[in-house]
Amino acid sequence: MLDVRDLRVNYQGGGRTVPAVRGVSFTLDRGQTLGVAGESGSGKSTMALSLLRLLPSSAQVTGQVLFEGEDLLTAKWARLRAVRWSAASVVFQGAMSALNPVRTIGEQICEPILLHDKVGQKTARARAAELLDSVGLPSRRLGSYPHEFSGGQRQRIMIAMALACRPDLIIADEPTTALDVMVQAQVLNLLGELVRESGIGVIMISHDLSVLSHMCERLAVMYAGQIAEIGPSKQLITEPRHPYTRALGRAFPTIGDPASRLAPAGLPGDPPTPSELAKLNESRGCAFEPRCPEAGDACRTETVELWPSGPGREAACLRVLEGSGA
Ligand SMILES: Nc1ncnc2c1ncn2[C@@H]1O[C@H](COP(=O)(O)OP(=O)(O)OP(=O)(O)O)[C@@H](O)[C@H]1O
Repeated sequence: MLDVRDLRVNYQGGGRTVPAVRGVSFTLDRGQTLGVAGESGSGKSTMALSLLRLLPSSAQVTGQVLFEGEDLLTAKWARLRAVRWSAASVVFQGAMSALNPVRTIGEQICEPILLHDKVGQKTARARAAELLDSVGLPSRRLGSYPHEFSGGQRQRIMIAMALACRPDLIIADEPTTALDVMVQAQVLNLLGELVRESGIGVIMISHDLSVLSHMCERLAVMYAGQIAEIGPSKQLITEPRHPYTRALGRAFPTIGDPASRLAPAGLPGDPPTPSELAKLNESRGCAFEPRCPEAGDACRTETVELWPSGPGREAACLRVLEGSGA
């Protein structure tokens, strides 16, 4: 369904260029769930939002995003608008800012249905009531405004909106970050159920590896705008091949402290700053080398790519390549 090839995103501004995504490729089949993990600033949101060209105009996107064979990066705006909502939709982080505060949620859920499914008000309203019910909220609340709901309820409404036009793909960017732990679990279980029932493909971004491994069959770990490792979630958690995935797996989040959510245990230093990212684009060697406990001389000079590291999995690490005997 989705074939992303050599995706690159540069933010331009203030006389400098920040390469936030530096050559990402992956595929996603219908009904598959892919989790994207990585520390803050690794390029997860930029990568995900670029798929539907939802980034600000300061972002320059290159590569190919083939959705059912059609490149969304070069598609006409009218075509892209048709794809958004009806074929692929997004659940953003922070539902309060994504929902319009002065319109009822009924109006907001109906909008994409009216626009894309070309049905009348009555049918759209009935579908909106059904959707609200499917996310565990009573349909009589269609006339309420966003501020009349709790954070968890608003996130459920966002999920209902994303499902409104029965898309083939949902991109969920930290769908539960702002919520407390209990509500997070409820919303994630709900999303998991809906996805299993409908066979929708999902790309889910999170700081939280345990959430991703629970929700997603496959996992991509990003570092400095690239995929460091990708493969079946369970295997990446139990037998990580890339030293960065290993460090992430040892990270223990402090509940309620978002900053601690992905502080990789035992790693010196910090992920690259925006200006360091720009330098990385011009240098050879592995981006993770300065922090890597296993790095050798070759890691500073050799070009690193994703190499097969087992059935259905790949890692961008020279050590893994050496270990495979290739
Ligand atoms: N609108 C923007 N303009 C300029 N630079 C940006 C913009 N948005 C993000 N960046 C930069 O791009 C890089 C990747 O950011 P991005 O938000 O995609 O990472 P992330 O992994 O999703 O982080 P987080 O988990 O904090 O959301 C960072 O260096 C960030 O500072």
